[in-house]
Amino acid sequence: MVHVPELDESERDQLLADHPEWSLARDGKAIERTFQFGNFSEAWGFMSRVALNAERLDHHPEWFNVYAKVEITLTTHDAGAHGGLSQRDIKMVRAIDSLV
Ligand SMILES: C[C@H](O)[C@H](O)[C@H]1CNC2=NC(N)=NC(=O)C2=N1
Repeated sequence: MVHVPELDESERDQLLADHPEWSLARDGKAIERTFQFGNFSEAWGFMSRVALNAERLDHHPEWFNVYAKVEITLTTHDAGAHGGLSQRDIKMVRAIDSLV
């Protein structure tokens, strides 16, 4: 397991400024966003596109879906002592936001 550098405070602030729909979770070790679609089919289509990006970037979401709602949490297991935010999360946030 290769250790991944954790974002510093200014990089974290920049990430939130660039993606205001996302908010920090887990004491700043993760970032999350809720997506609301019109129906389950739209939500599942979105999840399929996220899944393809997750494989491409080798960075996978923790997520929760109920009908048209999708909640996504991103963190890097190999960053920090017990997980944290890294450049991998920034790339994935960008990829996800480009889908909606
Ligand atoms: C072995 C594999 O590359 C790693 O376990 C990857 C896979 N997907 C991942 N996804 C996320 N969200 N965080 C990780 O640290 C992570 N690590």
